[in-house]
Amino acid sequence: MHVVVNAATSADGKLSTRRREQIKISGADDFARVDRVRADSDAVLVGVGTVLADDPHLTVDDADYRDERQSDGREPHPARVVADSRARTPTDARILDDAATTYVLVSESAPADRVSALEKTGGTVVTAGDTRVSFPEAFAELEARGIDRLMVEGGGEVIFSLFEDELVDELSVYVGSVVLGGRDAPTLADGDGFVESFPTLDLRDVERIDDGVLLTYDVV
Ligand SMILES: NC(=O)C1=CN([C@@H]2O[C@H](COP(=O)(O)OP(=O)(O)OC[C@H]3O[C@@H](n4cnc5c(N)ncnc54)[C@H](O)[C@@H]3O)[C@@H](O)[C@H]2O)C=CC1
Ligand SMILES: Nc1nc(O)c(N)c(N[C@@H]2O[C@H](COP(=O)(O)O)[C@@H](O)[C@H]2O)n1
Repeated sequence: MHVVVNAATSADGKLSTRRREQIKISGADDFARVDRVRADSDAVLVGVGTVLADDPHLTVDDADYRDERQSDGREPHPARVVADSRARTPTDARILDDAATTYVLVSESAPADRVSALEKTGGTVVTAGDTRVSFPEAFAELEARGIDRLMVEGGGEVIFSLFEDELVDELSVYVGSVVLGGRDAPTLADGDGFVESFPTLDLRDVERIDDGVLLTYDVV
């Protein structure tokens, strides 16, 4: 599976403010680029922290891209995936509507009543890992279901875990011209942090978009 991480940060590396509310860092041209990356993907993944904070829909906005996908024999939207160890996704979350297939990755520790509530709303539950979602295991299952190209939109906890598991192939960071600050504000890669064996990136491209900069890296 080819895994592409895409996120927008402030100039000081934050994904959002200390209140963890959704904040627009990208401008119109960058959101249009993100829509293209979604349209080119088989699935788009976020963590449940992002679902609880942003209630994202994760669908393709541009009708031409949806038509293009359908003329290639694909669904109009990529599948949506939420990493949700304890099945905390609200049943009325936008990610669970019937616009696209939604996979909910849970761990063995997820309460059975929450799992069945998510299944009743139409979510396809994939169990991988004891107390936390095991991405290597879950991704093998997604691959078996035809997901070869996965876009990851965040947040910081999930992005860190994917680097830790050495599952990231490409990283695109849009750096907006704003400072958010806050020691508790989420950053691009949170988790426990690395103290050695840091992931190494190969800078492939630098592009000015809107009033910010898009940095595109291959993971070495
Ligand atoms: N600017 C941007 O591009 C984006 C910003 N955000 C912001 O990021 C914040 C949310 O990020 P986070 O709080 O870091 O949450 P997150 O979206 O990374 O979700 C973390 C949760 O995922 C679950 N999870 C399951 N398996 C896991 C694993 N193996 N490793 C790590 N987590 C796992 C856990 O329940 C964990 O609490 C919000 O403020 C949101 O607005 C989110 C996405 C993109
Ligand atoms: N690329 C990008 N730029 C920003 O400024 C952002 N705030 C985000 N956030 C991500 O976009 C998701 C919203 O998706 P929908 O529009 O609801 O489909 C949000 O959940 C973050 O993953 N991204």
